[in-house]
Amino acid sequence: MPSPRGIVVGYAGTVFSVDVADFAVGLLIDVLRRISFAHRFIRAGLWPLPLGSKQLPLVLTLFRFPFIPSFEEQFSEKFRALKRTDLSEPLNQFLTKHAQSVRALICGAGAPVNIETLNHLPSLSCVLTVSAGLDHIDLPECRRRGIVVGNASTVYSEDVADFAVGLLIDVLRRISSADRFVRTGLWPLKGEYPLGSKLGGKRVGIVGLGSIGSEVAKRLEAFGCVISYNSRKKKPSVPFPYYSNVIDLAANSDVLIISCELNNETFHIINKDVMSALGKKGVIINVGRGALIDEKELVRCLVKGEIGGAGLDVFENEPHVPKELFELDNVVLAPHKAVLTPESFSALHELVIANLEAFFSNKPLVSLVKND
Ligand SMILES: O=C(O)C(=O)CO
Repeated sequence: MPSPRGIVVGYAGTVFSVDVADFAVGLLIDVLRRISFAHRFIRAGLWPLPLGSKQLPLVLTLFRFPFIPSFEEQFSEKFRALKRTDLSEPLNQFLTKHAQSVRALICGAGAPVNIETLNHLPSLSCVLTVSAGLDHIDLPECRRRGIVVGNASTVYSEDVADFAVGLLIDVLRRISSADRFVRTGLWPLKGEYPLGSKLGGKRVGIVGLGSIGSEVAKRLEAFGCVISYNSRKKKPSVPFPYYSNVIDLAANSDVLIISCELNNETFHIINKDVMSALGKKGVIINVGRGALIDEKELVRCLVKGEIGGAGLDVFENEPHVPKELFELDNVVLAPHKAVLTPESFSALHELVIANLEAFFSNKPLVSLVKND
């Protein structure tokens, strides 16, 4: 139609019609036949499924979770594990390729779930760690993204407490060192072996009276030790003396047992001042995390004889242990194994399955970590 000013207008006419119609039909077919969905399904590595397997929820296992055969069997009846078997493939590349649809992951101490990892897991809603400790998980970021977190709760507490007591008796009574004395043939040559020190009657200060610390207290009370403790807050139902300050606790203890969680407040909670308050005969047992102790200072104090001994299951830079400690007979070392027994493992496995079942049926996790 000519405009009042006589300007003629041209337009695209029907040149787009076919393409727009094609697109509309494409959209319709896509919606009806779920083609984009199928494409995402294949890209996420969900096809083909192993022969005969059902469409089970996919669970990413981010560290080499030591599945025992009975657990593997139970797990694979209910879930499919996505494991990174080729460790030469960078983690982020693996996650981008295979884990875009993953809603739940299992991790452990030593496999950090940090913001970078989370950025590569857009569908993630549940993090389960096989550890009691949570220092490898970015909890605020999980909270921000609405990701629920579950941990090992108390499944290890008794075993860790046994191990802490074992380390303490070993250091005080020099059991590992006596073993070396016998094995290296020194007994017939040197005769006498130095006396150890009695456990009963020792004043034991427990740093962190949570579930592990309480189990330690129960055991050491039975040995006749005198217990006191430090924790964030005084526990009204606990009969032991409370020290709000670790230096005061150390000054009133022969032994410090470290069983608190590692976080910004407890990093290097056992420092030079605590060690000098503990004194020349004082013994430190650490079954928490290496970074709870200023390790350089600990080594210095042990080498100089400024504290009496140490039993250590955890270290600041695992699996690297300061070599100076290898030479010291008043130090007992273990490779972060206080938690592990076949019994605690099977309790853990049950808990992991129960948590996954709860998560995939929209119920609260059995060992939900309070994260607010
Ligand atoms: O449970 C924990 O926190 C552990 O250290 C296990 O490795």
